[in-house]
Amino acid sequence: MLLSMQGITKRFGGLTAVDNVSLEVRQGEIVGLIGPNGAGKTTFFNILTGIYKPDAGTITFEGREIQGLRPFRIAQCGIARTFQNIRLLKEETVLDNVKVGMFHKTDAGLWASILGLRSARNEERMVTEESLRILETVGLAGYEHLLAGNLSYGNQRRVEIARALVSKPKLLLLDEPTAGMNAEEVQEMTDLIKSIREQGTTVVLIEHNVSMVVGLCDRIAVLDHGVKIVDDVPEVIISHPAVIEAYIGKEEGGEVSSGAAH
Ligand SMILES: Nc1ncnc2c1ncn2[C@@H]1O[C@H](COP(=O)(O)OP(=O)(O)OP(=O)(O)O)[C@@H](O)[C@H]1O
Repeated sequence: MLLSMQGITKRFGGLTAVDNVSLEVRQGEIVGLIGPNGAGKTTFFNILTGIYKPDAGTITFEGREIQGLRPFRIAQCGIARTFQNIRLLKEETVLDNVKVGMFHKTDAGLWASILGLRSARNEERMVTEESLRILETVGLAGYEHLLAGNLSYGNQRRVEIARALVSKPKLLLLDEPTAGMNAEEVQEMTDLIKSIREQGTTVVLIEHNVSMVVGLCDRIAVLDHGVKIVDDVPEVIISHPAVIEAYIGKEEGGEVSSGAAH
């Protein structure tokens, strides 16, 4: 098991945002995390990446307990993420935005780079080369010198993913990668996530677009009011009564098969 989260709980005052949730992810899987607004999905990611400390529970990544470590330590373990709201340096180039993703990996050090030492220059060149290679894999070859803020929404998301990938993570966490995208961009993002997995990176994604996750994921976990109500293959998820209830409400029936359900 690549990742094992057991009994994760997080409270904000009187609100239990994540309530005793467990999730296991195997190497090479694409796992979806879905659920209505406020279900606790982003909080769950924030616990996994060290932004919040869980009130209870353990997180084991590659056999090592990592709960409570600081975010940069968790990144060093090989867990990278993107955010629900795109976080790019919009006045910087695409290339520089991607290079930022390598900072916790480089070790020539601040003083070396200030003094212009050769080790720092070599490292800088390696980081640039690797960033260009990753930009090519996410479909942004030739965009490296444009300002990130001038790119289309879909391409800005690709830059974010490139920034996460440049550190060669073992696990990539994507928080609503298709938010605000049209159907064509959603398809392109789906293809990109598949290619990322093919290159050996395990993926967990939060999504509201149910048809997209059903088509993409090996397994889907559904959160509702902080509780995991089911965790299974997509075919089971779309016809599961608790999922239908969480998404559509008690009165209506039918399958959860349409896109962008909230
Ligand atoms: N820092 C915080 N302080 C207080 N409450 C919080 C905090 N972060 C999240 N919450 C609350 O925890 C609950 C879960 O929020 P979270 O953002 O994890 O849900 P979500 O499933 O990601 O929702 P969405 O799909 O709308 O992004 C919500 O009720 C939210 O208001």
